[in-house]
This record gives sequence, C-alpha cells and structure tokens, in this order.
Amino acid sequence: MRAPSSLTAGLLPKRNLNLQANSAVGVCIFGGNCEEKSAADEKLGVLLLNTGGPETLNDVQPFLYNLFSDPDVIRLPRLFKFLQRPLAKLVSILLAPRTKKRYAAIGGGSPLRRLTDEQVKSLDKLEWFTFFSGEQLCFVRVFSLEWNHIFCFSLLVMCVYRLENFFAADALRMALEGKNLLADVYVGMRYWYPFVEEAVEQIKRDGITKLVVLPLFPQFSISTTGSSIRVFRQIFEGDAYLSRLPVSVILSWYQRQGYIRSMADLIEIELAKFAKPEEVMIFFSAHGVPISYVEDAGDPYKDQMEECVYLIMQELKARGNGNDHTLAYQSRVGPLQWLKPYTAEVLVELGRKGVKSLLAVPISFVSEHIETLEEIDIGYKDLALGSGIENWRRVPALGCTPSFIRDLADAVIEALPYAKAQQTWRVTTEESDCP
Ligand SMILES: C=CC1=C(C)c2cc3[nH]c(cc4nc(cc5[nH]c(cc1n2)c(C)c5CCC(=O)O)C(CCC(=O)O)=C4C)c(C)c3C=C
Ligand SMILES: [Fe+2]
Repeated sequence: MRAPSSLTAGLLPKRNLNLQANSAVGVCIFGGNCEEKSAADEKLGVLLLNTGGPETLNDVQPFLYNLFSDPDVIRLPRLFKFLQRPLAKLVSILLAPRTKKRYAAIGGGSPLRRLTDEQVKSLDKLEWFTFFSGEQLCFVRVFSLEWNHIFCFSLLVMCVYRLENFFAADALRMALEGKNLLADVYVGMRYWYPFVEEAVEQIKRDGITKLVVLPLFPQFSISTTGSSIRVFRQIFEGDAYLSRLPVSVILSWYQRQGYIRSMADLIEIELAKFAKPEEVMIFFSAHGVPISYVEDAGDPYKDQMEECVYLIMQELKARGNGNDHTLAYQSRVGPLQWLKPYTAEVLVELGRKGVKSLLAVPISFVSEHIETLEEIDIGYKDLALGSGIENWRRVPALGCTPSFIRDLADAVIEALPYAKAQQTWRVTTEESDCP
C-alpha cells in the first residue's frame, strides 16, 4: 500500500547559526551520544508532520485503512490488539463509498499534500528575496543560476503589483536575515504520501545533523501529533545514525503570539464583510476526538483548544471586537461519544435562538481540507441556513499567510537550542504524554 515518493526539500541560505536560547512551550527532545558540531558542520532539517489525505478517489479506501490501522485512532485494549488490522479493513471498506462521495465533492481528492508543499515553499523562501503579490508570497532567488530570467520576470511582476508590498516583504527578509538560518524542509504524512518513513529516509540520505520536528497541528492530540511522533520515534529506535541525531519536537504551538494574531487577523477580515460585524457570532469549530481520549488517556487536546479560543478572543477584544463566540466539535466518526457540544447541534440551537449572522472558524487545521471544504462549507453551511441563520461566512485556513509562516520559522528557531544530545526522550513541557 505504500510506495516511495519524492520529498520536498528546501533551502535557506546560511551564513552562521547565531541562535539564542528561548523558553519554548511544548518542546520535546531526544537523541543520543552526539558530539557537538560546529556551526559550519551543522546541517539543519525541519520535518513538517501532517495526516496526509487521499489524492484520488481510488486512494480513499487504502487511506482509510492506514488511518484506522493506527492504534492511536482506534484504541483497542491490549488483549484485542490482534483485531486492529481486520477491523481497519472492515471499517475502511464500509466507510469508503460515503467518504469517496465527500472527496468527489471537493474535486476528487484531498488538497492537503499540495497545500503542505506550498507551506514548505513559503518556509523555504523566508530568506529569499521576497515580495507579496496579492495574498501570496512571491520570491526570487538571489544569486542563483537562473538569475537573469528570474530577475527580469520579478521586475515585470513588481511593476504590476503594488510596490509598498515589496518593501513590507523586504523588511521581513531583512528581519530574517538577522537570524541567518539554513534548513532543508521535509514533509512527513502519517497516512498517505509522502509518509513519515520516507521523509526520515531522505533526512538520512541528506546527512542532516540537527532536526526540528514541527507537526502542523496547533494543539496536541494523541490522535494527531501523538501518533506521528510515536511512529517517528519507532523509526529512530535501533538506527545508528538516527539515534545520534539531536532532535527537537514542537508538541504544540497554539499559544504563540504570531499564530494567535494571524488567526485574529483572518477573523477580523471576514467580520468586516458582514453588514453588521458587531452582531456576528464567532463560531469556532474544532475537530473532535472521542471523550475517552481526554477523560481516560489524558489527551490535553480539549484544554488546549479551549485555551486557544480564549487567547484568540482576548486578542480580538484587545482590538475592540466585542463579538459573542462559541466552541463546538465536528467530524465525529463511529458510535462512541466524542467531545461535546457537536457542531451540528449547536448550529441548529443558535438558529433556533435567533442568531442571524455567523462566522465559522475552523480551529484545528492550518490548511484547507475535506473538513473545511466539504463538511463546513457544504454540510454545516446548509444546516445553518436551514436553521434560520441568514448570513454565513467562513474564515479560510491560515495556509501560507505570511505572518503565520514567519511565526512557524520563529518556532523552529526557538526550538533549536533544545535539540541537545539525550540518551532517551525528555519532555520539557507541561505535557507528560510525549510518546
Ligand atoms: C486536529 C485534527 C484532527 C484530529 C484531532 C483528528 C482525529 C480523528 N480523525 C478521525 C477520522 C478521520 N480523519 C480523517 C481525515 C483527516 N483528519 C484530519 C485531522 C484530524 N483528525 C485531517 C487533516 C484529515 C485529512 C483530510 C483530508 O483532506 O484528506 C478521515 C477521512 C476523511 C473524513 O471522513 O473526514 C477520517 C475518517 C478519527 C477517528 C479521529 C480521532 C480518533
Ligand atoms: Fe481525522
């Protein structure tokens, strides 16, 4: 079911590594017996983790099989572990037809791989000669072989787009130049190509000497970041090269100011599009997990989600927005109780109570995917409009928003000093459930 695929590696020109130790929340370190390298010998890698998604309708059932084979997604008692794969086969076959229809409704596959690659490119380009075009970050690699072509092209584009944006981005370039950071950026998906295993193989081939792992989930859940890190750790165990590699894992980053501000920016932009922005209910919709994850397994996901919403609302209040808000959980699968309240139920209730304007904010994701494009934009929108809500909008996922990408780069830099040689995993966060 798995086959190799190419990895996206990128480059940030490095002059030296002049990094300051910062306090980091949610950083977890492991590695072993590694001698200190001089800055010149250092080859930094950044591994972005995500779930991945089926790229075609034929991929749907094997993708679901990979997903439900994950013991962090279907958590069976130890005695019944032998049933994991047969159960995954059965559930994936049963769910595939309905899931295919949903992916068909968003173009026949998940956009997640393409969008994550775009985020990699944005990260890659942070030290490049940058300027904005509309909402996208454009870039020109200075002193590259293609200099002449790209320079001429960039001049043309710069004439077409607003010059003040160029200067704003140039300020970003200069700010980043001070950080002097070079890194190869890799993508490792948990359930589809390019798999985490492939990314780690590429990291080995490239001779990376220090690695920062950045899951593209702001909040930690056993079912997302926890699962990917468990696989990642299994790959490292027993591998001579990898066990010597200093690694720093960013377990969660929902508290980062750059992220909170970027979310508040997106919310403000959408609020302004309503006729009466002050009357809009801000509706945070988070991906759910079974309640047992939180209550029995100690998943910090719910607490982090609530804190995340609180921080965004504080930021909005500080900017003068006094909107009401609510948090609900979407995407429930199967017969178990999941985190409540459920998004669908709250939408109906709000309509019944007379709420007329609603702004949906997907809060667990940083890229558009099936749960934003299909579940929210089609399913929940129809439900809301049918329940009496008259004005509906949705905040887009952060994607390649420049302030967000810059903050991710800062998160990597802040995590670097924690990538020290360790014999075993060591957790430097309030979370004790680092796998
Ligand atoms: C914070 C994000 C996510 C959590 C938490 C999460 C938990 C979780 N998911 C399932 C079941 C499915 N997940 C599916 C796809 C999928 N899930 C996430 C994110 C979280 N999942 C992403 C980013 C994706 C990929 C989306 C894409 O565009 O391809 C799917 C298949 C698609 C669907 O039917 O929605 C299933 C099924 C469980 C059981 C679970 C917690 C235990
Ligand atoms: Fe999921």
